[in-house]
Amino acid sequence: MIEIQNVSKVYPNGTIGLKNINLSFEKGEFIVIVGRSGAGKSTLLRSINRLHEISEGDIQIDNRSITSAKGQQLRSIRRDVGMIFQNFNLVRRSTVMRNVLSGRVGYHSTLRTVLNLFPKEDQQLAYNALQRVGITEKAWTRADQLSGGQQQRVSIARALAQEAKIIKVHLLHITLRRQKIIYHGSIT
Ligand SMILES: Nc1ncnc2c1ncn2[C@@H]1O[C@H](COP(=O)(O)OP(=O)(O)OP(=O)(O)O)[C@@H](O)[C@H]1O
Repeated sequence: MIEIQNVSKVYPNGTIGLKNINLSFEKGEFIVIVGRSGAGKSTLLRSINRLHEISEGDIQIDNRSITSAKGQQLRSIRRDVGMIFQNFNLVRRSTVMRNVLSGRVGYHSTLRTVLNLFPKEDQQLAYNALQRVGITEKAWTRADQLSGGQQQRVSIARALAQEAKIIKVHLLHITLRRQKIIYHGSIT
């Protein structure tokens, strides 16, 4: 049984990941957590395995508090929690903008990219791509501060900014469809 009591998580940059969550899952239950991108689903899952510290509250797994567990006890609780992660091959420490631009100019191609100085035309193109996937507000956020779905949208924007050839467009459509993102407009 997993019990989540009054759990909140505030990230170091001030973003609220979870706000006063109370949930309880019985053994054998099959649970689906649904929410808009950035709602806090992964934050909740990372909290359950204590992959980060929560800011408030307590999480118990089979009546053992993972929040206060240490050493061997923590390892033993963690063994009972399996997880699968999303990975979208972004450069984690770089901004969203820089990641998208890397699709266009090649990540290490010029001194300009190292200094974060990009031609205006490329920046506009990257911005347009971010607009098409609805994530312009995160343009200057580091990739490792995004949710999984947000990272996925950045990787889609990167492919869009690359002005992908037809074969990539095909793959992109499959990705979009699988993730139920409705895409309007032509890519090429
Ligand atoms: N390391 C981090 N630092 C700062 N903010 C973060 C960090 N990780 C996630 N966030 C922010 O916390 C919020 C919740 O993110 P979370 O990853 O839990 O969302 P999610 O519901 O799993 O989204 P998705 O469906 O897009 O994967 C988002 O606003 C996200 O930008």
